[in-house]
Amino acid sequence: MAHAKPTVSLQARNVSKSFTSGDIRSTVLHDLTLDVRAGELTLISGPSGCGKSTLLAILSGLQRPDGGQVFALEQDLNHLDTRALERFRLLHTGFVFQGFNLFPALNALEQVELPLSYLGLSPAEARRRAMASLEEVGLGPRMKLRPSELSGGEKQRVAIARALAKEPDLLFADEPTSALDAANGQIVIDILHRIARAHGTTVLCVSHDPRLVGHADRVLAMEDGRILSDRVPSQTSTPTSGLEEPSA
Ligand SMILES: Nc1ncnc2c1ncn2[C@@H]1O[C@H](COP(=O)(O)OP(=O)(O)OP(=O)(O)O)[C@@H](O)[C@H]1O
Repeated sequence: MAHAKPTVSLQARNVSKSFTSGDIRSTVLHDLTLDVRAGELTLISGPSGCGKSTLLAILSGLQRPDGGQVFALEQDLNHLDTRALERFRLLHTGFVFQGFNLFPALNALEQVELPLSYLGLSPAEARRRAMASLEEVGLGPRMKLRPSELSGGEKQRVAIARALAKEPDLLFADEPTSALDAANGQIVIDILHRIARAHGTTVLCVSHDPRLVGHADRVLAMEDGRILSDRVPSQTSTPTSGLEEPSA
């Protein structure tokens, strides 16, 4: 079967970021250049503190880099003011975090419906989308349950359904399996993979969980704010390809 060339949906060009704590200034991202493609689950792996979450926050427009450029869906995020950036995130991005971030008083269906109201959808359309997303993550029969009645894996699936219902082009997941046991972690990563394939979504996941490596389409290994390797796990390790080259 012929495959169309994958679209590059996220680009970092010579991105750098430092933080100051007291008198100490530490560089967390060093002149980092990277392309991420649509329709793939890309995993950024690496030890704690190497800069994974900072990179995800910059690529998703949650944080601004000190230097360099980020293009998301061909928009230069540096050119968007705070309001435009918020709107960009509302329209095009979904987020999944380690801690689920669910409201204790809402059932699964209400959790997923809530953010859809900010998109201006009618209540009927919001309900339709929320139900479809919950079905897609296998929670159709449990959509009336509250977080206290759901397992950790199910809570994370609600969080994924909430992100998915927005139909985002870009889905960012920060340590989505860290709080889960092996079986539930596996289910979550399979769902993220399926979303990338089925919807053509760009799924960018950061994790130091080595169990995820074999399930990603592509694995970028990070250390000390740099990307050390870029490989496709099902194939033999390939050298970094053009990662550190400046933009054309
Ligand atoms: N807002 C901030 N202010 C000061 N330092 C920060 C800030 N955010 C991150 N850092 C520092 O930047 C470094 C990288 O943090 P980051 O969270 O990106 O790493 P990580 O690879 O995601 O780690 P983990 O796997 O533990 O989540 C750490 O040393 C962290 O303490």
